[in-house]
Amino acid sequence: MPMRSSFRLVSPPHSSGSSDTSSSADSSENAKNMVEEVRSLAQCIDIFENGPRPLSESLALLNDEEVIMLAQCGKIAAYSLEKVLGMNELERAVRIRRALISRASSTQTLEASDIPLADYDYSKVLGACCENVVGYIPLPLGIAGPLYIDGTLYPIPMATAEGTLVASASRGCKALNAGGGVTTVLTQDGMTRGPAIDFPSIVDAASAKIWIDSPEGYSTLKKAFESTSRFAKLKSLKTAMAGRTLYVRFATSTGDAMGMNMISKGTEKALEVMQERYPGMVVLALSGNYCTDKKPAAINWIEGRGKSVVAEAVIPGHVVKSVLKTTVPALVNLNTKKNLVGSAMAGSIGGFNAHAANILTAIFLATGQDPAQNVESSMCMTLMEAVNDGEDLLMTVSMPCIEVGTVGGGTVLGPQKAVLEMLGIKGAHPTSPGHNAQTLARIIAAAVMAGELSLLGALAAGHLIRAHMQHNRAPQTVAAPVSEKISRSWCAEEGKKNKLLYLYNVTPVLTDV
Ligand SMILES: CC(C)(COP(=O)([O-])OP(=O)([O-])OC[C@H]1O[C@@H](n2cnc3c(N)ncnc32)[C@H](O)[C@@H]1OP(=O)([O-])[O-])[C@@H](O)C(=O)NCCC(=O)NCCSC(=O)C[C@@](C)(O)CC(=O)[O-]
Ligand SMILES: NC(=O)C1=CN([C@@H]2O[C@H](COP(=O)(O)OP(=O)(O)OC[C@H]3O[C@@H](n4cnc5c(N)ncnc54)[C@H](OP(=O)(O)O)[C@@H]3O)[C@@H](O)[C@H]2O)C=CC1
Repeated sequence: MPMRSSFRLVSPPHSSGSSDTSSSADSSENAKNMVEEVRSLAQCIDIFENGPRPLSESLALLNDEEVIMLAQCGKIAAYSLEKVLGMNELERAVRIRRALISRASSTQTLEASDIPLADYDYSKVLGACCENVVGYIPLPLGIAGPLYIDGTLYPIPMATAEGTLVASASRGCKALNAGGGVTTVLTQDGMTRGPAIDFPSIVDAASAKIWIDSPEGYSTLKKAFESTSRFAKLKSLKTAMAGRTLYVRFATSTGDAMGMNMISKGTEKALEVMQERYPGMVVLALSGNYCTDKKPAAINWIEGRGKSVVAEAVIPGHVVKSVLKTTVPALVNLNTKKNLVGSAMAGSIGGFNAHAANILTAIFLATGQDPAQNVESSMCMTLMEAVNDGEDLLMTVSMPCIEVGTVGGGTVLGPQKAVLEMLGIKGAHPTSPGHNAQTLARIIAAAVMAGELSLLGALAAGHLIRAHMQHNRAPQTVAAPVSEKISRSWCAEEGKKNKLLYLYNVTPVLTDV
């Protein structure tokens, strides 16, 4: 059957109130169109429901408007368009979904919006990254540095909409490189999941706790946990009771994956095995917030989560002066009073830094990490001290919870995978599972150090807002004046008082009064 020509949707009957002959001709024309449309709708439904061929082939016979009509009358769920249209029609599914959402909403249309639709590989999204897709959101990607980290020169990829950030990190890289670059140590690698388990009584809960803490309990749960993955290796179990509720914090290495799906799968299996021994237990939730995922928590700051990294560098005093436009004593004093005392006065947990989250989140977005995990991943303590007879600056950043992966999650998306490839850490490490993800964590800690150094320098020198006015508020981005019509009428009114009006003191508006 040939592709149908363009197709008008079933439109509601026109309730024309006028009585003249032209309107009666219109209404008979409309009636004729409606009959035609209803017949076509019936035909489309017949193709859809009884086509002699696979559904995707039947739908290939229909044009977009006909598929939209089928969806509008409930024959196709908008979220399942990719499934019914087939893997070769993914962009078409997104296009049709945009139309459906536009026509069903009274707000702006999606069909002709600036949200990009084309030139995107939706096959990497399906079943992995996002549902009910209507396009994608591009972000500027800047490169700071490069930065010497453990003897290797890395470009620092930052996806951000905060002007100044890349410039600032670049300046920090320049200062760090001048002192020989950054050294990092990785002290722990363990993703965590902490289910909540109810027991009939505290006696039962305590008995389970003692068993889990015993060698027998640990090995039993470890065996079950590790049976679910080639890479998950259980490293520790930490238990805590709150009344008759027991919390168990599983910690595991996860190869090059960030590991949340992996650890959740392993934990579920371990709890199944535990249930056989304690039939009275009730697993309230796989996540009992004892993990702690995507929420601020002291347990992460103290115990670590994901990769725990400390970075160190020495910046010569003359570089502090020439590049950061301040002095070593000023930086050391400011870091103490701001990042330590200031944060302590604010009751911070893990926020003993200036803007670790800025740098970390920009790199997370560029490399396909889970951006919500910036909450705990950005926990950081920045320390500075004067060394070499007070001449030079020794700086460290300590980040116990950098949760990153180079396989899985958003790392499967083309652009993000390409950024990891630029860093030489795309996908799974060929010989040492986990090495790529650990390298990414080291790069992030070193880049955070660069950002800390530059921002503190700017704050010490009183350059912060000057920098943001220059890089963060370019004239073309200033809020546009009200529309021409209003401004002209406003000017016409106001113009009687004087000849020259400044609208938002950006553009002189000459009136003709
Ligand atoms: C903006 C600068 C770098 C100027 O710093 P400067 O020293 O005046 O700049 P410069 O022209 O002397 O350049 C020095 C170096 O900066 C870099 N640089 C300089 N310009 C660029 C550029 N356009 N693109 C890329 N890199 C640039 C570049 O490395 C350059 O070296 P060069 O290549 O010339 O040899 C400095 O003033 C600065 O770093 N300011 C701090 C800005 C910042 O870090 N903002 C963070 C966001 S604020 C915030 O969100 C956090 C906050 C403040 O709320 C957290 C808190 O509570 O503390
Ligand atoms: N489930 C949850 O509660 C949460 C999920 N997430 C989401 O989870 C996703 C990340 O889950 P994650 O488990 O990291 O990734 P995936 O769910 O993608 O699992 C990683 C997969 O890659 C395989 N793999 C192949 N090579 C390696 C290697 N070298 N190292 C590690 N794994 C390898 C693993 O094998 P194998 O099958 O043998 O393990 C596994 O199948 C993100 O999208 C994140 O947003 C985030 C927070 C919570």
